[in-house]
Amino acid sequence: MPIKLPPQLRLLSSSRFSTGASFRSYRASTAFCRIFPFRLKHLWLPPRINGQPGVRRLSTRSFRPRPGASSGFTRGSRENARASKSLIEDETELNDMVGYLRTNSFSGRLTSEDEDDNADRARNRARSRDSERNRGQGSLKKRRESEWDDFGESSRRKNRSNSVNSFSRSSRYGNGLDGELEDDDDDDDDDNAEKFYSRKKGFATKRDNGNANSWRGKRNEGNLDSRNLRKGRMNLRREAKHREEEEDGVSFEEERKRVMGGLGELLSEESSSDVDEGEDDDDEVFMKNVSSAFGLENNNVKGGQRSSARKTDSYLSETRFDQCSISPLSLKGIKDAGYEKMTVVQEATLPVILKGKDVLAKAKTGTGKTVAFLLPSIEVVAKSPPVDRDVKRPPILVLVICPTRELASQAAAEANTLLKYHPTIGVQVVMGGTRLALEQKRMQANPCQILVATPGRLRDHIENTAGFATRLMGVKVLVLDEADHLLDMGFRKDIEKIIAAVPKQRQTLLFSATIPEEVRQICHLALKRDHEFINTVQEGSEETNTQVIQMHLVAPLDKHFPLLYVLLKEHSADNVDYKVLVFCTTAMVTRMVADLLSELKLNVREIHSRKPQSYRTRVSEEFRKSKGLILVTSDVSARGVDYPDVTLVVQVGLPVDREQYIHRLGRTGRKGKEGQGILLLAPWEEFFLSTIKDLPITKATLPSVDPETKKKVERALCHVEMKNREAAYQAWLGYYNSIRKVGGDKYRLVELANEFSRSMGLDNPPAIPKLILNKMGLRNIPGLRSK
Ligand SMILES: Nc1ncnc2c1ncn2[C@@H]1O[C@H](COP(=O)(O)OP(=O)(O)OP(=O)(O)O)[C@@H](O)[C@H]1O
Repeated sequence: MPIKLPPQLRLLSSSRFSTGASFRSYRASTAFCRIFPFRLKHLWLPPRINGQPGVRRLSTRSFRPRPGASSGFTRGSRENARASKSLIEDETELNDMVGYLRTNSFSGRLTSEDEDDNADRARNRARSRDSERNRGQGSLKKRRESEWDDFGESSRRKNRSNSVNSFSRSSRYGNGLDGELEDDDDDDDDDNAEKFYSRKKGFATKRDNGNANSWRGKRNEGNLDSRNLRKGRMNLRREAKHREEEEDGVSFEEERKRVMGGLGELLSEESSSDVDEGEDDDDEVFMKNVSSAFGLENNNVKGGQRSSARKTDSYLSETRFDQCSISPLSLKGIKDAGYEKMTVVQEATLPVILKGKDVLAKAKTGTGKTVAFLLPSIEVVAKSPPVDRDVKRPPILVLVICPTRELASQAAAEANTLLKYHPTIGVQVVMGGTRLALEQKRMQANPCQILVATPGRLRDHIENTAGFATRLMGVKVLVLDEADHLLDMGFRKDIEKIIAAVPKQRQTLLFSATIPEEVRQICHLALKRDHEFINTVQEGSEETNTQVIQMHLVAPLDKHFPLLYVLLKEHSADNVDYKVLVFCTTAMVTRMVADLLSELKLNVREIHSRKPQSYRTRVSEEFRKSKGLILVTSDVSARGVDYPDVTLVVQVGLPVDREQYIHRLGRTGRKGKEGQGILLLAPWEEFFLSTIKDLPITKATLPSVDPETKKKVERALCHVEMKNREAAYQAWLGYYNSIRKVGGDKYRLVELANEFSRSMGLDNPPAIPKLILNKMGLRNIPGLRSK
């Protein structure tokens, strides 16, 4: 019988918490042709890796080359441009900030005096915000009304980043600017806008049909070892890249460091905007019930879901959990969760972690990293001597840090599942979007040994919660989930602070699906020298799941909305159980696209950081359990979120960076299931492809959009609220302004922005406040209208 969760529990309910009855039988797409009929007309897809389980069915008739269609796919050379990154965030404020950043943080370093000053101001603001929250005043409204305050808050990030500019990736996740960063605590992954730039001018793409053809030929050589082929391709690419770097006399990474050093954190803003008033009671109930409810829900669903979805088992190892030295109580919990064999990453990491070693682990998306770090952590708690009930400040033994609220909730839910038979071990979550005072009360009333937290909120507690620092001195295991993101500039200061607050003598576990070289170089910040790096992604194989088909479509901006509509219509028509994520560049663009698709009568929901936490939780839970739904989202859903059975991920416009592309794509194809990914770019965005050229992404020819459909979309655009289109325009401008390769030429940027405006049906681009234009460094650029 389905178990009905109270609303406050739904945040934590993941796929497995849904009841079997709530799932219609999932018939995984049997072939690509069922998913995209248009590809029959326009596409040719090569059979994917020969012999890969679960992908053979893709080489059906729909993948046979159509005469004359071959030019639609090029996998060969892509442009020379190099990309790099930076970040952005909060949408409304962000737009402006970018300009400010440009003029201030790029060109000059703030002095340490500036830094301290700003940091102090920010701290004071944070404190007064908290006290406002405690008094129950509406901080959301306040924040919206006080742009300058927000800007100051963001500058805290900027200053922080300036102080640690030696880390090249820092600037990637500029949480804060794009209005997306509203996960109030700086913690959010939200709309991190990365900047791509290249020292080389121009985005010319040398399409090399010869290469494409030879690649196809290789793919079709069924007898050849596909892994060797992949390796060969990768080596060639690597060599080519090195050659490019040598020619320039400066490496891509160095260039990125030079340009981006400093920008990073500033974009990560601590906002208090979406603390939901009136959620307190819900939260209380939530914490009381969390342990039992999760276990039960999970139990009910797992089996049904596992048996009904078509998937490959390649992510599973042959090792069973009971072959490892795990406590009987944990084994019972694992069994109830429906887990029998370990996933590959669990098999690889568990024995090492159980020995007490520090581990940096990399494994593909959707392959069970959460259990991989939670299970051995629980074992540490289970082996620790019990603490007297009357100890005033019982130690926190395991501290798990996650970059977003959704992820923190999800990890806590998974922990509760595993802890079903450990009645004496408790888990709690602290994260932005709920009241600090409420969490303080809860932690006092119900001390736990395992704490899951978002970084900003944890830091708040370290600084403002009496006795909390003492409790942290008990930490034996520190986990950084999405470690590369957490060690990035946007979170760096918080993480440093947190690391300083836990004992040196501890075990540290860093997990992610992407671990760029820069993170390898700075992981000593958290890890012991003798840590083990466990990489379950084989050398020479791509970082994405092989059973996910990846394509990119390149079309002028004015075609994007009609194309998106056609893609979604066709996909939903062909898949009864379709479940689609559409990623957009910023929160405001997300809102506008969601409005448009709703006008077009598609079954759509939206989620982004401009929405209050209660709404985000509700929509997230609905999407988790639904079939036949499209979720238009900003990067709040990019990392870690475990929505089951997503059939298609569409990314519209530039992803923040290569890693973000991989994580977004990773929302489909989880647990070995099949999936599709489409990246929709404008011709001038094609330079991004060079950053993912080692991934098996192919170019697709455009599906045709008939005149009637085009008109329909245009009419629907007219019905999208003017203010939402205006906000999207401004956000779009802010986002791309921050991408050096685009924003480096302001005149061109404005031309492109106005093209985007026209694509929304606004021939006359919306006017932007002078102040914001100034901040963006766009004053007096022809084509812009100011007010
Ligand atoms: N041993 C197992 N057997 C079967 N399913 C498992 C096992 N371990 C974990 N899972 C399930 O696999 C799914 C994906 O796990 P998880 O979210 O931890 O992936 P991940 O590797 O962290 O992905 P991402 O990189 O996107 O964060 C979850 O639904 C989880 O419950």
